[in-house]
Amino acid sequence: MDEGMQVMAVNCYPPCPQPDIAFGLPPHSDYSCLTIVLQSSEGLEFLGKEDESWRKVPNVHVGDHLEVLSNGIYKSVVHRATLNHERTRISITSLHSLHSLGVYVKMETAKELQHPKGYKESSFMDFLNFLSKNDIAGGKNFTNTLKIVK
Ligand SMILES: O=C(O)CCC(=O)C(=O)O
Ligand SMILES: [Fe+2]
Repeated sequence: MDEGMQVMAVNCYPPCPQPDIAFGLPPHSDYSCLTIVLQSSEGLEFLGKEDESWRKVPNVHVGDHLEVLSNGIYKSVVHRATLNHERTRISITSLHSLHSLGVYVKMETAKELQHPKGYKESSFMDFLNFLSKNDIAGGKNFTNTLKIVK
């Protein structure tokens, strides 16, 4: 990967009196190839594809870039951060992505020759525009906007 980008996010979630009706972070997928999360206590959960239930997340998960680069073979993981009423939770997230300014999805691989391209090209600016116009907490997903409908 040439000129990759790494973004670190540190999140601090104070105890919440009603963790059942609030989120630390609402369901979303990450603008990354791979994300690594270090957490001080449990709270990170991912949405299982088979039965749509929420499960504890392993510390590494796939982001939007890898879904597009693999032409949908690897799916980006929808995840959320839950809260608890006892203690402050801290997470340190390391998002490993393609470089920030250029077009990130250009698939000229053998895979593309075998399978028609399933996603449009896009850039970090496209992602920022998407963020400014859409409600992520309401379930909007950037990768879905890149899918080529056949
Ligand atoms: O705080 C967490 O457990 C999740 C953080 C996260 O999903 C993110 O920063 O994108
Ligand atoms: Fe995330």
